[in-house]
Amino acid sequence: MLKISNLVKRYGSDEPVLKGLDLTVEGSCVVSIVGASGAGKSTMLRCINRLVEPTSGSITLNDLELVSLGKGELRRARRKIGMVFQGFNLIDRLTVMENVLSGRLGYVNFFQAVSRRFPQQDIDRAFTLMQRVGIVQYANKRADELSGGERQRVGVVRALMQEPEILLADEPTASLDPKTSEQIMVLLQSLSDEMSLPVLINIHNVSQAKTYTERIVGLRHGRMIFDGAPADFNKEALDAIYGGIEAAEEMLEKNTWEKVS
Ligand SMILES: Nc1ncnc2c1ncn2[C@@H]1O[C@H](COP(=O)(O)OP(=O)(O)OP(=O)(O)O)[C@@H](O)[C@H]1O
Repeated sequence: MLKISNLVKRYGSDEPVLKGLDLTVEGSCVVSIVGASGAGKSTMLRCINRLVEPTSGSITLNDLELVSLGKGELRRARRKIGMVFQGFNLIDRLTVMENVLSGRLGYVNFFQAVSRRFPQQDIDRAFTLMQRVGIVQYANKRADELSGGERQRVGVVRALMQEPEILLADEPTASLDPKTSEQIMVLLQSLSDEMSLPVLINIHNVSQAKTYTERIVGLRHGRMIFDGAPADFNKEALDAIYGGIEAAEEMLEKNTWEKVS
């Protein structure tokens, strides 16, 4: 279970960009985080794995307080937090298999890591997961020879190799075409189900959030102003989150792939 309590983040001496967020996510559940550009979505996600240092508040993952962890403890805790990125963050010159296995780097010793010698069970797990998401045939291809959708599947498998207790996805479909985006959203949904894995997705596409996630969290200026089921995410909620943005109404009705800024 992920439990965020009264999370505040202030960059320097500026006004806080997160102003006391509370969120609890449990079990197999895909939660989308929506909000206009600058609302604090990425900051919130990155506070969870401490890529961004929270200013105050508490974040626990299965009862482990993440905010106060020292360096070594944080490294261990991060193994349990998988992350999927908009730009995939693969190493282009390495093969798909090598990229996937890099998800195990937090688990192997220094010599195994530098020589990239992974235990057989890691290699077996890599094959199983690649098979599951439909990329096993690319195992020995260089990562930069794959399409965007295939690259994102590699990113997902790499995150799953960590045996995460939660998966964070920062705009995982923003670099993909509409059809491929939908496939990735469906994949995340089914993996969450199969693995009882909570998944948090930052997403600009409200229509996708409504279709492919079971809970929507809406941020505005660093505050959570909506937390509910997609069916309840109506025009009023949309206005509250994106108020003043002309295209807002259209976003509920059709697939819009542009960023709302
Ligand atoms: N490293 C940083 N230093 C200073 N300010 C930052 C930093 N990172 C983000 N911010 C500010 O914090 C606010 C929230 O940014 P954040 O990236 O979390 O928003 P977002 O909702 O994810 O936006 P987008 O959808 O455009 O990615 C913005 O005003 C941004 O300028």
